[in-house]
Amino acid sequence: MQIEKVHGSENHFFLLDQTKLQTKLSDQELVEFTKKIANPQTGILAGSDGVLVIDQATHEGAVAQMRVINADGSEASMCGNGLRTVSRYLAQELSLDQFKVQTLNADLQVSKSESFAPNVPAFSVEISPVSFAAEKLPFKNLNTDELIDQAVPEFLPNLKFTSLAVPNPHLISFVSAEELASDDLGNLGKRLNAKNPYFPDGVNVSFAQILGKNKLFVRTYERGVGFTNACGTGMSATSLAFALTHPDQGQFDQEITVYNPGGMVKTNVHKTGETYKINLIGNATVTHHVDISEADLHAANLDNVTITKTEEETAYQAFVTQLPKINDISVKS
Ligand SMILES: N[C@@H](CCC[C@H](N)C(=O)O)C(=O)O
Repeated sequence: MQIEKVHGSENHFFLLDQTKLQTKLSDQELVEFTKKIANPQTGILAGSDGVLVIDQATHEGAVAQMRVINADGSEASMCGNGLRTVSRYLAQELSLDQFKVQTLNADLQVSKSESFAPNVPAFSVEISPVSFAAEKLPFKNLNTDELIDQAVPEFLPNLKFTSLAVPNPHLISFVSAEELASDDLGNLGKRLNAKNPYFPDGVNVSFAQILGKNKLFVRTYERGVGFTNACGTGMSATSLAFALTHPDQGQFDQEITVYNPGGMVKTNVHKTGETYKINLIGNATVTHHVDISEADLHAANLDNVTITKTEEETAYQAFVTQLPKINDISVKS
């Protein structure tokens, strides 16, 4: 059995296709396997932010199903960077360039995009459904049903916050470069992902620096993970918050360039009536193939794996080198 080590903007995952197994891993086995392989101490290849699990679709119209197990074993409803890598895997397996993937809350349209650079393949994925409703995040005890560009002194003084589900939960603030690099993001992210009165299920927290018209830098502290090089749903949610709260600089139906500690993606935010939809376009890179027996997968035993490196990370790094240097805060190699 072969699994892949993949990344979107250096947001690393292991990708496991359950349909290739004689016996699928149970949910408990998936949690144990993820906690082991994703942990930089007990895992391989410096760990990852989680495991992407491919399985048969149960919805008509979707070609497969993607589940997202965070590094701490919790399950997320969506992962934007992960969905691009899953899309690439499925595109190759099924010889398709566009199709739908079933995720926990929605069947999402994905398609192959023009490569970002030689040997840097890219995919476009739909990010939806979007909701600002407190009960969908969920958040509570903030005396409001929606949080859009509002001061919340309980979180941090002098900053304004926007919160939306896409459908995983995000909290966003537009900040200065100094604030983005300060300890505030990590401290707030830790606080809101421990037992707290506001976000009972935790929340992905992003600080964004506005670089110009349709241009952002986004840094994210992820639920179930901690600091990450990039969060696809976070950059998508931030792009929508940008267009809503800074309409002079962030535009609907225009390409938004989002730099992050691991590279760059492009987003496009759309509004039809009261419904929002986001497209996230970025690299889908396979760095390694990992051979592991089915028995070892079930037992979360990583002692006998065989690892084969691809050439794609070299190509990705060449792509990143020519991007503008904005903030030197990448978290993992
Ligand atoms: N890195 C992901 C988001 C993964 C899920 C997140 N940690 C959560 O619990 O919601 C992305 O690229 O969107």
